[in-house]
Amino acid sequence: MAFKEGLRARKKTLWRLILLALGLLGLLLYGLPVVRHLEVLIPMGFCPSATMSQLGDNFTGVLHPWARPEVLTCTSWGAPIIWDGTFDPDVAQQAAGERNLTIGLTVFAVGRYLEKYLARFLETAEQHFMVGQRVLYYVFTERPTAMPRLALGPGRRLHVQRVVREQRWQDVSMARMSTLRAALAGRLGREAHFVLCMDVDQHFSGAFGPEALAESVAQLHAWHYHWPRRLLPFERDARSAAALAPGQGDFYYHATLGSVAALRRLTTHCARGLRQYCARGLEARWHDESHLNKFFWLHKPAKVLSPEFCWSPDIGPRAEIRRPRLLWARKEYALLRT
Ligand SMILES: CC(=O)N[C@H]1[C@@H](OP(=O)(O)OP(=O)(O)OC[C@H]2O[C@@H](n3ccc(=O)[nH]c3=O)[C@H](O)[C@@H]2O)O[C@H](CO)[C@H](O)[C@@H]1O
Ligand SMILES: [Mn+2]
Repeated sequence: MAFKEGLRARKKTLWRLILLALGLLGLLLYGLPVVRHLEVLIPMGFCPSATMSQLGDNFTGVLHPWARPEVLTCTSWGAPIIWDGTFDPDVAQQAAGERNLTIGLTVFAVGRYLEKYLARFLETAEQHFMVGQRVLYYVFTERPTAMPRLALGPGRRLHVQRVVREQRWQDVSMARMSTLRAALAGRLGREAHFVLCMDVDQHFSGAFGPEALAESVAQLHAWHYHWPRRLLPFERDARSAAALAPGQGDFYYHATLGSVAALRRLTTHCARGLRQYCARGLEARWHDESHLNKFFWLHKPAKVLSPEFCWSPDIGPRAEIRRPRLLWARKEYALLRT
């Protein structure tokens, strides 16, 4: 009798724990800030020491992944995940300087995004982005005459290219892939060696240097880097070119940079996927971002940037986010999106 009662009590506790876990998970998914902080308790995995000792690339030289034992510093295919403290910015600066590189930074400022974000994005880029290197800003807008005035440092140039304004914000976002593809096949591709493709609704807050560069690089999404793989918001509709089946997908990314050749491959792949999908009247869950994630599942990036390279202050401070380099602006969709 006592045995049976004990069993029942244990079952009850087990159910309570399951319900509690489900409840927490639900709250987490719906973005309750307090619960969000608990996600740091979900382990990111660890980098095997055999891999650690081999991490590095042309820009960072040898990396020091053991300097950040609390986070994941490499991928399963042996690419480094760059965190503050794992690289020497001076080594990267020197390696890039020796190659006499031109680094392109593309950004779209269409509609109200221009007045709202562009000036701060560019002003802070002048302070923090690739300081000491040759930089080519490439701004795409439908109103070149409304460009903010900006005094550029030596070796830094700005090119403005006119684009047609798409009606819906989703279309503006998605059109970026084919516009970038054309630009990479033209002047941007001829003049730059590496190109970074960024959203405009953010600003630089710390030194963002050549340590970020590599043949193909993916940026970890600040909101999802602790989540278990199967909960990541990939496109799951099998009809989509961006679809990832259960069990597929390594990390959830939201931005990219790389060599001109690598970005031409990426933008061609994504633009084709977006076109096919739109032709059928369907849209991927997170638009161009879904296609980007599919591309990186198929073609693994050579380097991954930790969320320190692009952080959302809405998440709040975190010990593992030591020095954020780029900060998302607060979303003001009602004001900006049509
Ligand atoms: C940081 C991040 O996760 N970014 C992704 C997320 O962006 P967001 O949800 O942050 O979307 P968003 O409104 O910032 O749009 C993406 C970008 O397109 C440009 N834009 C967009 C609309 C417009 O009317 N005018 C304009 O200039 C602008 O550069 C903007 O930053 O989702 C988008 C699609 O769902 C894209 O995949 C973004 O890469
Ligand atoms: Mn954005």
